[in-house]
Amino acid sequence: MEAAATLTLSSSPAAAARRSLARETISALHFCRLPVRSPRLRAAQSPASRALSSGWRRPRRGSGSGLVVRAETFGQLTTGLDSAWNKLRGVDVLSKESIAEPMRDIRRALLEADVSLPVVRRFVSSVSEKALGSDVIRGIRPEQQLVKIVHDELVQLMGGEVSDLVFARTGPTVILLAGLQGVGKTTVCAKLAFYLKKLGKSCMLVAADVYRPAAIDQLTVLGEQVGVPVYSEGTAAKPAEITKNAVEEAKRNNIDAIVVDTAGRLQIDKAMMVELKEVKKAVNPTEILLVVDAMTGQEAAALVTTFNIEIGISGAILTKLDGDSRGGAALSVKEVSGKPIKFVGRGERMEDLELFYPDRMAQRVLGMGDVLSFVEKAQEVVRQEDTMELQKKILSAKFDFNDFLKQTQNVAKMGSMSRVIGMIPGMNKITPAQIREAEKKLAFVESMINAMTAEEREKPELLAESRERRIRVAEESEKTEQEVGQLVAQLFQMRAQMQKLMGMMQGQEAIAGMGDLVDSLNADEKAPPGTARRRRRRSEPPRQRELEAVGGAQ
Ligand SMILES: Nc1nc2c(ncn2[C@@H]2O[C@H](COP(=O)(O)OP(=O)(O)OP(=O)(O)O)[C@@H](O)[C@H]2O)c(=O)[nH]1
Repeated sequence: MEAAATLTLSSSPAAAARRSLARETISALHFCRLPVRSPRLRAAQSPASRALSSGWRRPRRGSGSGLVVRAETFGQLTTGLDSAWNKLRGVDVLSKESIAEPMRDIRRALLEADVSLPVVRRFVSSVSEKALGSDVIRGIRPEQQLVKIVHDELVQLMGGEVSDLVFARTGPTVILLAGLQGVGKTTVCAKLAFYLKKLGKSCMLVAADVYRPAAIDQLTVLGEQVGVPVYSEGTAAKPAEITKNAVEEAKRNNIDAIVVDTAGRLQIDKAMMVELKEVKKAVNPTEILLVVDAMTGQEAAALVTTFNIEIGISGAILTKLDGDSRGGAALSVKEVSGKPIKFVGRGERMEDLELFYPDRMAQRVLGMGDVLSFVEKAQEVVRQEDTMELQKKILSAKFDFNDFLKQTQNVAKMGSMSRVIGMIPGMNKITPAQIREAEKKLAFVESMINAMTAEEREKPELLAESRERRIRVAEESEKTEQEVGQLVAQLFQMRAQMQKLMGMMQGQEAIAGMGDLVDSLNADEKAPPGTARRRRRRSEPPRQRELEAVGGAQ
């Protein structure tokens, strides 16, 4: 059963975002000519995929759609775990003997990911215990059983539930940020303000790093960028005093939350701790969050422990997860320090701070990707009205080059091409070279579209009908007439495919998710020579036939 990969058609924003995401990825991939593979094929290959998409796993609330994707991070850890499942192939039951080698692989994979030794020991012992105590379940292979156990243990290891921000019942919520130099504290201040604004809360940033005038300037610039006020008293006042005054200012202006940026030091020193304690005493913050760099691995977990013992913190923010290929910090912080990771930073842009979901992270570690986070991103960048407008255009076969440009821009807003592609079902085998190739192809296509007049973009028929126009676009974009012709033909093919997909979406209450979208896209590409063309001739308007004459359908 592929229940986990089912998208339900509804009018909710999430469903609209999913549909729009499907269209965007499909159009971008179509133009890039990237090999799209069905997630169902993958599911047939990987025990991890099978275990989590077999229906045996009941997706919990907020735990994601369960679509199978290989994310770009934690490659080595994921591969290490994969080798553990592979050792169980051909084994009938989980026994002390049969799990010995897989458990060694799991242990090695975690240690190589820089998870601290005591955590690894506890984890391996707990997984072994559960594996040996688990019943034989008909239809579930031992390797799938082990994946499920490891998944659940990973979720527990990282705290189980998402740990959201706590807000003050009365008065402004005070969020105090601490951390060593360069971990991304100042950037996190602005990202948090951006996050709070999205929640509909008014926010103010407080410059309490009095040792580096440049830090105050940086915060001021970031505050302007996010559109929130920055409270500063320069470098002469003491951080505790500044913060206390900032709270008063926030009260006067009915501001919901303030985020306090404190000084970072190269290592933990006494003065830093004393200063933080003074701020804590002065304003009794609602949240004290330690910002740590994911790339420092288990050291990050040790830092959280030390700060918690010294100051008493409420949680951690893990930055630079996008640059961390090991995953040790994410896996160790909660278990080592007892404090949850509340947010993760996954890039330098303001929108790259996300709540930390242990179950989504566990899926990433297991190579399952994180479609839900991706859908949320899509929701943020794709306006609901645009989605409806686009839907109308697709249904009436009016999808044009302007829509195409808008969609590629939307995909770009979600992050780098590699990140976007890493989260698309079935795209896990795409190499960096192919991604670079795809980026080049998009730039290639965009240059032709940019050379079109507004009218041509809106009515591609004009280009189909006029050789002169195609030659002009070719000359202006420094491409050949044949390339322009192919692009126009592709747009008409896309119109037909999108109409077909939208028809599927509208005609059924629930459709198989990306799998079916991708399959249906591939169906035309993989059809034996001649058959796809014949099908089109029967079902598509005469315009399509004209276009095939323009520059070749493929
Ligand atoms: N890739 C990536 N870069 C990040 C992330 N968070 C912060 N950065 C970058 O890290 C660098 C340091 O960030 P800052 O915010 O200045 O660090 P800080 O902790 O305030 O530094 P001090 O003020 O010196 O203590 C900047 O270039 C940020 O853009 C992240 O999640 N991912």
